[in-house]
Order: sequence, then C-alpha cells, then structure tokens
Amino acid sequence: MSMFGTNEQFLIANAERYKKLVGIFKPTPPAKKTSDAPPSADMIVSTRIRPILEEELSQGFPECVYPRTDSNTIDLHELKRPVRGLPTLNSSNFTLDRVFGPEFTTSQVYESLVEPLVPWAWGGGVATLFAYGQTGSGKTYTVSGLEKHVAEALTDGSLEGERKIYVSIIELAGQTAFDLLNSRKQISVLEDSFGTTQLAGAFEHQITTKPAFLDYIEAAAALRSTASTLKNDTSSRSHAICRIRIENPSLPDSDDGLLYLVDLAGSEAARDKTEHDTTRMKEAREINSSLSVLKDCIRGRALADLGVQGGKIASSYVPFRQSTLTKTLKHVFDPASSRSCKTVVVACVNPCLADSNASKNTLRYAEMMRVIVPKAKPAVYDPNVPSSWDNAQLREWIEKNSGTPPISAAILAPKETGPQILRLPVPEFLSRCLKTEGVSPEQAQAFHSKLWSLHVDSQQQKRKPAASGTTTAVGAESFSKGKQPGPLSRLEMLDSSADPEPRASEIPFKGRIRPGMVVSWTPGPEYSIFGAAGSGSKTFAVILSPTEVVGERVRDVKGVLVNPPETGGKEKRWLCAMVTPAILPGAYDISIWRQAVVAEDQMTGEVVMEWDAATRYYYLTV
Ligand SMILES: Nc1ncnc2c1ncn2[C@@H]1O[C@H](COP(=O)(O)OP(=O)(O)OP(=O)(O)O)[C@@H](O)[C@H]1O
Repeated sequence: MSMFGTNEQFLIANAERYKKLVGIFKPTPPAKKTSDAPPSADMIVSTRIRPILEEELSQGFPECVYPRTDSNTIDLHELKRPVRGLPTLNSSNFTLDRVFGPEFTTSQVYESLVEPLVPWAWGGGVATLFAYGQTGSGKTYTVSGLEKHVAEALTDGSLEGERKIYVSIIELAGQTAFDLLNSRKQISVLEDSFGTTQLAGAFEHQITTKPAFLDYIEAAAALRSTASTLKNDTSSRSHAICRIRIENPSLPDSDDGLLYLVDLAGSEAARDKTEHDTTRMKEAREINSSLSVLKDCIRGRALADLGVQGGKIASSYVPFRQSTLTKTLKHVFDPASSRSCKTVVVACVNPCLADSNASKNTLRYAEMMRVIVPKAKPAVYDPNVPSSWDNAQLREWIEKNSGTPPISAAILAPKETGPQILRLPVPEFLSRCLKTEGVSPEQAQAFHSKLWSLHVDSQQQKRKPAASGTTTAVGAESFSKGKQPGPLSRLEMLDSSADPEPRASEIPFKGRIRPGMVVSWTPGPEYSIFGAAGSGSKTFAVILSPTEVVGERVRDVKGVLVNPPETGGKEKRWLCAMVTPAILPGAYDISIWRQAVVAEDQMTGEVVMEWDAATRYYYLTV
C-alpha cells in the first residue's frame, strides 16, 4: 500500500503535466485594490517561502508557489482533477507588502523587517513580529533566527544611550500559559480589575550580554521541543511569545519599550497527522479562533493608528479581549493604550504542492491582514495642523514654540514630517528634547503636550460641523456671563460636562458637586494604580452619586464595599466612574462600570469634558 492518500498519488502521477502547465502559465495582473495603494509604514505583512525539503523532492512533489520577479505578487498553482479529461491548472495570486522567496537568508529577512523595530523599541515604542503558517512551514526556523539577530543588535553597543533589557518567554496553549524560562511552570494570564494583563508568575530575566541572551532563547526552544515530543507535538499547537522589555533609566516615568517576537501555533494540522480526536479538534478550533481574533486586532489597530496620523479616523474595533493570545499582547492592541506600535507579520509558506491548500489559506489570511493606506491628496500646509507639516515646517514650528532655551529642531526632528513626529514613541520624543543643553524634563513634557494639543484641536476642528462654532465649552462660557442658554448652547451643553447652573463659576466646585461632574483627583494608595496608568499624571473621574445612597452590597472596582454599614465617617465621599485615556492622546473614555470611591479631600478641581460624536471620545475643554 502506498504511504500517500489518493490526492497525493494523483499529484505525483501528474507532476510532469503540472510542471508543463506551470511553464506555459500567463500571469494575470493582481487585483487592483491590493497592488496600487501604498501599505501602511507601521504595519508590514510579508511572506517567507521556505525551500522545498530534500524529503519532499524525493517523494516527487513539485513546488506550488511562484513569486513574481517584478512585484510582490505570488502565484499559487494547484492541479485540478476534472470529472473527465486531463487535469488542469487552478491558479490564484496574492499580493503582500514584501515577499521572500526560498533564496532569501534569515539575515536578509531580518534586515528588511526586524532591524527597524529594534531602535523603535529602544526608543520606547512597541514593536511586534508575528510568524504564522502551517506546521512545518518554517515559523520556528524564522523566529529563532531573527531572535539571534535581535540579541546581537540589542547587546552590541550600537544603540545610543543606557538601557536595561529584560526578557521573558512564555508558551500559550488555549487558556493556559507556561513559563519557558522557568522549567515550563504553569502561569496564569489574568486581567485584573484595572484592565492590566498580568502574566502571574512569569520570570523576567535581565540581559546584559549576547551569550546570556542566546542561552535563554535556546533554553526556551529546547524546553518547547521536549515538551512537544513528550506531548504529541504540542509546539505546533501553541503560541510562543518572547517579550523583550527595554527600560530607560534616565526617563523613569516613561513607558518601557517592548519588542515581542511571536511564533504562532500552526494554522492547521499537517497532512500526515490524521488522528482527529475530539481534543485535537477542539484545539484546532481554538487556534483558528485565536488567529481570527488576531487578524481583526492587527487590522483594527493599524486602522486606528492611521487615524492618529491625521488621516480620516476609520471606525475600527479591536476585539483584543476575545482571546488569551491578544489579551496577553494587550500593549500591542488595547486602543486605550496610546502607545506607538510597529507590527510585522511573516506568513510562512511550505512550497510543496501536496500542501497547496494550507499555503493558499495562509496567503489569503495574510492578504486579509494587510492595511492599505487610502490614497490621500497631499495635505495643504496649515500652520495650525501639525499633520500637514513637512520637515522644514515642523522644524520652524519647533524652534519658535519650544520655549527657552529653544529645543534644537535638528536633533528632535532630523528628517521627520509632522505626521511622523506625532507617531514617535513619547520616550523617544522626550529623550531627543533633552539632548538640547539646558532643556528640563518639564519643558520637554510641556512641549510634547503643546504639539499634541495643537494636533488634537486641529483634528476636532476638522470634524466639527461649521455651524457649531468654537470648541470651547459653550455652556460654561455663556452661563458664567449670566446669560440664559440659547437653543444652540443648550444642545451643546448636552455634550459637555459644564455646570448647567448659570453662575457656577462663582461657587467653589466642592460646593456644587453633582452627578456627571468631572473632577481631577489624586488617588490614595488604595487606587494608586489609576494615578500611574495612562498618559500623563492627571487622573479624572465622573461623579455618580454620594456613597451613602448606594445599596449595602455594592462594591467598587477593587471589590470593596462602597457603603459599608459601619461607616460613621464625617468625610464626604462620592462614588465615581473612571475616566481613562483613549487611543488618541488627549482623548478619553469613561469606564462607567469601573467605579471608585473618591473622598472630597482627594478632589483637586473640576474639569470640563466634551463629547465628540465623530471620534466617540471625550476631550478636555480648556
Ligand atoms: N528558510 C529555510 N531554509 C532552510 N530550511 C528551512 C527554512 N525554513 C524552514 N526550514 C526547515 O523546515 C523544517 C520545518 O521548519 P520549522 O520547524 O521552522 O516549521 P514550523 O512552522 O515552526 O513547524 P511547527 O509548527 O511544527 O513547529 C525544519 O526542518 C527547518 O529546518
């Protein structure tokens, strides 16, 4: 009996005819939508086709994928078995941002895709590489090779400044995670009540030299493959996540840089794995669903980033809570973390004709992940719209607006345009400012806020219908002058947290606290995490009600009773909903179900927030 199934026998028997048909194949142009527009600069979807292996060649299978030499399009040919007559060719093509054929080395792939991610993470950004594809398509080969190059780049002293580097490597199978740098100990992926994903129990190891780094990478790989042999090939059915955290000791308050290298679970079972027991099928379903959520998250995040860059804000939804994988990668996907991200996807393809179906699915999935930048008309220069500035215009603005001493524009923006400087990770922006002699961290921070508030204002202006006038809180302004609200301002009032009381500003805010008022507050130790989270140090909350009217069993976000029976305190306390920073710097969300108890003593002032229907976020009104 042959070791091959009927389809494989058919392919081997018709290999010569197949090759002849491929030889005379006339390529058709790829679909317009995918080939014309430029890809997003911060999101690259590529494919790597591994060489056909000796074993596959000796079995007599031809190759099925053919990169075109003049474009990023790949042709994939299958042999169709007709009801009668000779087999015919069934061809499809796929266009991606970059294509690496079998002749490309891992070094070349690194230079093209990953090298730019390293200084990005070093500067405080978030960078992620995902490799996925069918079992045996070269994911591990690719990721482990790339990890070695990353280890080299991070430790060879070529990057500027001092950093502390920490690495952790975990494996994720379904809902379960294992620490690959701690004897594969099981750890838990939890999202605490503050929305922070915790890899409870995962070790982080500080790295100072390349050999130490490589030792960790190898130890993790060895552990993964031993576990795999013992447990029936688990490696291809789990995700491996190598997380490198980069701390900048000179900016202790800034976000750490993050570089993730992710070797994803095989997208489908290999051809020769036939045992489809229920556990296996359940696993396969889980993997498929996590890969599908991942695709939506990658696309959603890339679209949201395009919006930040000054383009039209695409309505995008990032369903990162829907799978453990994307929850673990919360920093990459959470729209509430306004971090600058770069993402690279490598779709690994096995070129063997017998696996053409899996390869087709891999390439199709890759194509779906691609985000095409809509062809925009070049922005017309406007001094109040940072996203319309070229490098010279940006530099001029920096020199004039950065205070004393003026921040060197040549150091802050050697070649960046307005949209590019807005995308720069905040720590990198601040580090560059601090290179000008005499500039203090406060000046750098204030200057960053100045640029961003100009940007956010210009975006709001663009979205405001002309009739509604200025962006100031109309309610507050007209009432404080003692005017009765006109029909227009009453309408706007409904979108603003401004006090409806005409002479509100004459009364200190603590004398007129009411549901819906937004206050700034300094969280006590019990909610200290709110102070640390988000952009900047300000924390805001929306008043819901006095605590004493709340039922006895109601609990806050920490699980603490809001109105315990034994309270006899005189201090006035209010139940509040948290205000959390949204993806656009300067924009906020109200987390109505994330509630905290705020004592009046902790409140430092009223702030006015305004709802913007176009972006679906709240903004502070000055
Ligand atoms: N670019 C390449 N050049 C040479 N050999 C390669 C290349 N890519 C992969 N291989 C070889 O192909 C085989 C399968 O690769 P690899 O183990 O990386 O696949 P995988 O997708 O990670 O599989 P799994 O999901 O089962 O872990 C290995 O023997 C590997 O050495």
